[in-house]
Amino acid sequence: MSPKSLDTSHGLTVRKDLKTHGLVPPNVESHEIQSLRVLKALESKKSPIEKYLYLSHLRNHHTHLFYRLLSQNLRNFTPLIYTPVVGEACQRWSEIYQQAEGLYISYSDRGSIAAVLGNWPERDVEITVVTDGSRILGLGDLGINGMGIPVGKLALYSGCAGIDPAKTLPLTLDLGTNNKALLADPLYMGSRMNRVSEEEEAEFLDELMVALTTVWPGIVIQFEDFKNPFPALERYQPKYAFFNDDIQGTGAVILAGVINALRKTGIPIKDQRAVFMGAGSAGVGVAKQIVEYFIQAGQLSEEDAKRCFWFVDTKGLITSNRGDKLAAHKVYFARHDNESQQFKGLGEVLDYVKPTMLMGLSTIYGVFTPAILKKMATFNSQPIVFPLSNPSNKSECTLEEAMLHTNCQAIVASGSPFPDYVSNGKIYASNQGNNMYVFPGIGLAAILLKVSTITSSMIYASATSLATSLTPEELAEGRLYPAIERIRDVSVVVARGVAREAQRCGADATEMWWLREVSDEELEAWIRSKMYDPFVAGVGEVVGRKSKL
Ligand SMILES: NC(=O)c1ccc[n+]([C@@H]2O[C@H](COP(=O)([O-])OP(=O)(O)OC[C@H]3O[C@@H](n4cnc5c(N)ncnc54)[C@H](O)[C@@H]3O)[C@@H](O)[C@H]2O)c1
Ligand SMILES: O=C(O)C[C@H](O)C(=O)O
Ligand SMILES: [Mg+2]
Repeated sequence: MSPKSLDTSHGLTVRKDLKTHGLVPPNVESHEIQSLRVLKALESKKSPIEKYLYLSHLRNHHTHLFYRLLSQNLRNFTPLIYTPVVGEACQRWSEIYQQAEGLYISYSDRGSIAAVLGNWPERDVEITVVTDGSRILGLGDLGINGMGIPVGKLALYSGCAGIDPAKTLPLTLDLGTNNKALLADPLYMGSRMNRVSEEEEAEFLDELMVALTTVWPGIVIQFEDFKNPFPALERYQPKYAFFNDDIQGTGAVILAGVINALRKTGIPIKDQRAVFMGAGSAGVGVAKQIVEYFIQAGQLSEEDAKRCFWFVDTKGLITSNRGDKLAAHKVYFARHDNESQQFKGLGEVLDYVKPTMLMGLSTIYGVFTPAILKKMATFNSQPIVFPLSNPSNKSECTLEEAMLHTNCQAIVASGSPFPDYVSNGKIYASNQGNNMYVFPGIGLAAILLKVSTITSSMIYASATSLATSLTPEELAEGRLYPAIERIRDVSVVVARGVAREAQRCGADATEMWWLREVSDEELEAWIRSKMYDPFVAGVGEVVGRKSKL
């Protein structure tokens, strides 16, 4: 018997139908009573990982109840089901494993990937999040332990944008791992081999993409936490409803925060100077979105927009003649103008550039030292400082440190959540620039409009839509992002913006041409009507609709 049919909210009719009468304790329970029990149980768990496991169990066994509670407790639940706790869950995935979740496909499955996909019990899949576990948050190669990421991101899709949980597929590719500790760990549940080569992985991914779209035509595919995600984005973006969240989602969500931060400082776009610590998928993705904004909103040429950026990686300032062979994705932003000065440290780069904004996507905890933060405060009355590495213990600095060392002048957004900072009775709101503000809306629009591709202009539209989604009160409080409690509404705004751009550029399905004619309000209402609502799904069960679970 499926545990899902043992829900205590089922009325007598449903219990008789499902032959669970007598198997479930007699009382038919309201959502409130069920919630009370869950919240009490959650409180009794001592460690974050115990809370994570309890919530995972709840999601798998009482799906609607989990999503009802998530929607009512977003601020408290998201750190438990996503960053930072998901980071620890991934590091310990093989040790804490309790139940099957998601689908694993191994390198040895090549040639028959479609057959493995066929084992997935749900027939109708609309969206998948895929990882190869090679760069999980800022935690490095975690092999198949990375499954926590697709599971967590898809829970956010359902919780934040009403994607039916039954139509989501968390997918982890078991292509080996170069993590020696995992290879030596008897509990590690992935293939005990080194990672396959880039060429072998590329061939495997080609088969995967064909298999996914053959088994579920039109499926939306999000790649997540790949060590080098650029080649796959280039290869699959034009052909499939595909996007990479670390490059594109991050780019969009941080651009939205930057738009609102620039509104606060009032410094014109042409005078912006941005230093990026970390030149990986996220750093380059963010800078490219901001370049687009500088071109469109600041009327800069691409060359002038690009010149507003300086990147620092492990070898120092990225310049075109540094002497090492730059990875392809770094070439675009390599500086040409200061080739004689090969700065090594972040401090030297700051002294030279005197930036208006400092972005951290380096995975290095504490690299925004008090001295670095103080420098930012001497260059600017309102320095923009975004420590974005995840989880919290990889963040370049905390909100508290940023405020403490800039005399509370910094405008801050972080990747993982930090508590609000209070000084002299004044509250400085914590801004979490997390991708969950955009990817659920992008996915929702892509599913509903059955898009053929997800264009870069659709990603850009998600950023500008998010930037405009703040209420006047939120703007007055100095926030860069909307309150997380409103995330379902925000996802609708983002989805509408993405949908409008899909319609403009012709990526939407032609048979829904009438949607192009409706007003924005009507489009939003239509989007809303298509969203999974755990309260409606739950009520259906209580009043006697046979549970499809
Ligand atoms: N919205 C968000 O909050 C968000 C979204 C995506 C990624 N991230 C975070 O951003 C971080 C980076 O992700 P990524 O995909 O770009 O990873 P990546 O591995 O592609 O890039 C990391 C970059 O940091 C650089 N780096 C590493 N050590 C350094 C050092 N000591 N000094 C200077 N540079 C150093 C590397 O050279 C590389 O360029 C991760 O922690 C990830 O969790 C946050
Ligand atoms: O913002 C997120 O969702 C996390 C991000 O994708 C990351 O890799 O850190
Ligand atoms: Mg990621």
